[in-house]
Amino acid sequence: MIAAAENTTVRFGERVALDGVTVEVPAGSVVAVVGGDGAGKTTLLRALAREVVPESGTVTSPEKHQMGYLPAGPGSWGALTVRQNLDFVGGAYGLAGGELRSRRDEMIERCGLTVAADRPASALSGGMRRKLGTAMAMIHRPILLILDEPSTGVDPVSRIDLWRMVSETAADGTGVIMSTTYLDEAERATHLVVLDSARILVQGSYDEVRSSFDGTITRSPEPVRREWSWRRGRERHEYWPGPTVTTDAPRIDPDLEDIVIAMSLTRRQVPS
Ligand SMILES: Nc1ncnc2c1ncn2[C@@H]1O[C@H](COP(=O)(O)OP(=O)(O)OP(=O)(O)O)[C@@H](O)[C@H]1O
Repeated sequence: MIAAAENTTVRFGERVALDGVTVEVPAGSVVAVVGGDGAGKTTLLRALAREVVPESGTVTSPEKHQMGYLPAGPGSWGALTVRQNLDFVGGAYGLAGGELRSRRDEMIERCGLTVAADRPASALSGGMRRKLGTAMAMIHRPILLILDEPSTGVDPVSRIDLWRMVSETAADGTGVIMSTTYLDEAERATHLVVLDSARILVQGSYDEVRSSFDGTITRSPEPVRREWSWRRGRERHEYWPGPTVTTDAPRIDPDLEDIVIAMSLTRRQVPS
């Protein structure tokens, strides 16, 4: 195991940001953390990066120089160019000379920033800046890579490049944990962690998450019980937790987005 949080609770004053969360990051895997605003995703990643001290529980992660961390903020220095940002971080991790230059150029190419290599980071689009931050976090080949929303604002085509970078890094043996707001992207991860209001709603492979889900989801323009429904495209999907389904609307095979919303609704209607 490269990193783990065991029964970890983090509190900011009165607010519990993580409540008894247990997550493991094995070598060679990509763990995707999903959940709504304020669910605790950033706090979990910061705990693994040892940027916050838990109130209780155990966090195990490698030494700082063996970790790469893209934080929730910009993740790069606005006044430095793409090349200078990578040189600076690579240098701080002990890369130098030809090794630093070739690794820096490789990262620029892999994240599709060749045309922007001499632009200051402050002049990049939001998506380009996330890609630069991701490249900076992995330049020194860390054994644990922690990425806080690397793909937010990245266009759909570049997201594929970014995902390739991340999965190739995992294939080389790095343990990767990343948060994402794109559930279609999270479906590709080795392991999914769904957070809701500081707690784990469900975790496992996408297949495990799907098979642990019971109940029925239907689709129609007008749901029977609006409070159990959500918009998907032009229709609404509606969740039926029990055996009774009082509609003739067609049933659907739920994807991760449906499962996460249905489980969050259940938790809000039936507080544990
Ligand atoms: N430094 C802090 N001080 C006080 N409260 C905090 C701090 N950091 C996080 N919180 C609170 O802890 C909870 C979890 O926040 P966190 O940033 O981990 O959620 P998140 O899932 O990453 O959300 P988002 O996607 O909106 O960034 C929130 O209620 C947040 O307001």
